[in-house]
Amino acid sequence: MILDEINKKTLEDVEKRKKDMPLDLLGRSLSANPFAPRDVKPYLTSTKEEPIRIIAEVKKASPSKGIIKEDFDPLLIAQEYSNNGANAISVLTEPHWFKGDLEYLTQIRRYVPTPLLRKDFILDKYQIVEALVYGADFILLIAKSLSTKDLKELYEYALHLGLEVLVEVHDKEDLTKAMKCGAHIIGINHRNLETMEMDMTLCEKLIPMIPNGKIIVAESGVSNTEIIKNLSSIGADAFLIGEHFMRVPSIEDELKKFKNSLDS
Ligand SMILES: O=P(O)(O)OC[C@@H](O)[C@@H](O)c1c[nH]c2ccccc12
Repeated sequence: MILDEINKKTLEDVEKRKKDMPLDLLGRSLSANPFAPRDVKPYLTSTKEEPIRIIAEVKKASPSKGIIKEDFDPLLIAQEYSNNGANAISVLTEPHWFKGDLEYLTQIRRYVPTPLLRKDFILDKYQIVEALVYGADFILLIAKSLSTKDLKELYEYALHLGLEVLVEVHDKEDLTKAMKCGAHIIGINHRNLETMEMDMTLCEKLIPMIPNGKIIVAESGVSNTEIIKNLSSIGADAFLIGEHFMRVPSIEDELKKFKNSLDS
């Protein structure tokens, strides 16, 4: 299964990086850390004035599609997102399947004011410290990849460092784990990361089970204003959109259209 494969490779890579740069050394660079994480909750919460919140993703490739964007300039893409109303930016940092890089986070953080998500397969505290050092404001934790105990531990560690967490779920069991760890920002991923299959009806099933007051992010396969309108009407606050923005001729036009989905 692909998720197991990615997780295994991710842990091997983390062990290598720990040898090159032990946690205490990595942590030491924090005292000079110019990147204080920002509270992303207000950016992602739907309001009357700004009901549709968009997390726009910087992603060169994916396991299901291969290379998505050939002429990939992460900073330019992030600037375009930021200039056209993205509420947060998701930066893929996984190098093998998604062709991401941790350095992209720092590059973008230097020049772009929008809050940043480190999008990776986070399984170890070391990666959370990296997220902070390289300039993320929040991280992704995938419920499917972690036991309830590990999810809670990593979640609390991130919060302790000042990073918010987007806890990603794909079924009821994942959601139970997310609730047990007290997650405040819940991502419902339409894509099953074990089979890569899409289920665009997942929000209809899962949102009614989520207590009020949580921030709900609809993830993957969001490609038109009809989907956004529909998911917004059933309670989604924010939309995590990658591939579609990577392929459109004008990010500016598309992002503006999506932000104004409820106007038409
Ligand atoms: O490109 P899409 O279909 O718009 O999807 C974006 C995002 O949801 C997707 O990249 C994603 C969701 N969860 C993940 C976990 C790991 C890697 C990637 C992801």
